[in-house]
Amino acid sequence: MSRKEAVSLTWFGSLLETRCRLKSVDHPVDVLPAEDSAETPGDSCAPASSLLISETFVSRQGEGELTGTESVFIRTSGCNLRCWFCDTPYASWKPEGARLTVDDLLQLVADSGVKHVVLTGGEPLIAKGIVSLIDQLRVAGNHVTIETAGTVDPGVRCDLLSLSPKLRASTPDEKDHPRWAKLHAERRLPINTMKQLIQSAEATQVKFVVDSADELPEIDEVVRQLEISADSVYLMPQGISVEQLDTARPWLEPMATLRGYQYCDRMQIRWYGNRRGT
Ligand SMILES: C[S@@+](CC[C@H](N)C(=O)[O-])C[C@H]1O[C@@H](n2cnc3c(N)ncnc32)[C@H](O)[C@@H]1O
Ligand SMILES: Nc1nc2[nH]cc(C(=O)O)c2c(=O)[nH]1
Ligand code: SF4
Ligand SMILES: [Mg+2]
Repeated sequence: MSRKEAVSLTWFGSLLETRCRLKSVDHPVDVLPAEDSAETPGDSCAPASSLLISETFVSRQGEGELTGTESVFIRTSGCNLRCWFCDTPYASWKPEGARLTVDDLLQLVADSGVKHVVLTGGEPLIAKGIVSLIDQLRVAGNHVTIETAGTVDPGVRCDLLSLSPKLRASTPDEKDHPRWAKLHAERRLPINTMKQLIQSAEATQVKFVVDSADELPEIDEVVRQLEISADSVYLMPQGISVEQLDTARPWLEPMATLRGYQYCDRMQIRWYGNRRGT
């Protein structure tokens, strides 16, 4: 671990500790049990300017056009979708974390000394205070990437919109999760909202998670409806192990190339394994 990583993680750790000590006074801590129905749990009793954060860390961007760029990651907790394959269930299916203010997060980024910031989740665009956080990060000279499923637009502007529209096959099992299956299907693909997000961003990449070749016609249709150029489209294998990535590449990469799309690996899994905080 680099010095910067150690500083950032220590900072977050000590903040969590402080917040936990404060719990018995008047600041609730959201280290939460399973809340199957929660989008952003604890919102009703939280200070207006705080965000529920599951983790922050310094790492290299593992996906898309900035792959390899050292970045500070801020992962908000809570999501309005429930993809069956979600690789961060601790920020979606069972959202957990601590409440940090916009000022806490600005300080954390400044202390890291890293100028690329990645806001991810969960779904960062449903987090209260996210627009103010992003605006202030950019005024301070940071490059801000937003990793989002693009289902809502809170009026945000960023340097790189990393949009990952969710396909039909991402819907959770109807029998096990009837409420979320319905909500997921209703919410996952608002094309006009996505177009608005694209228009407001300095640059956009569109990353589709692909689990099977059957999904390619649906991807082509979404690309057509979003009116984006093929070279901004990335096909990324569904998977959280090197074995899954290696199995997908031989069939998925040629499909991307054929369409003028790019193939997208998930380098963080190759570099660090599927571990939190990387
Ligand atoms: C955890 S999501 C958080 C941001 C936002 N909710 C979204 O889905 O774009 C971050 C990125 O991981 C991708 N992702 C999540 N689970 C995955 C999996 N099992 N395989 C491949 N990519 C995955 C998402 O599509 C997205 O590009
Ligand atoms: N290294 C690294 N790169 C990433 N790119 C997108 C990520 C995400 O979870 O949104 C991610 C992540 O969690 N780690
Ligand atoms: S939208 Fe993103 S965070 Fe939410 S469940 Fe799907 S992959 Fe996970
Ligand atoms: Mg990830």
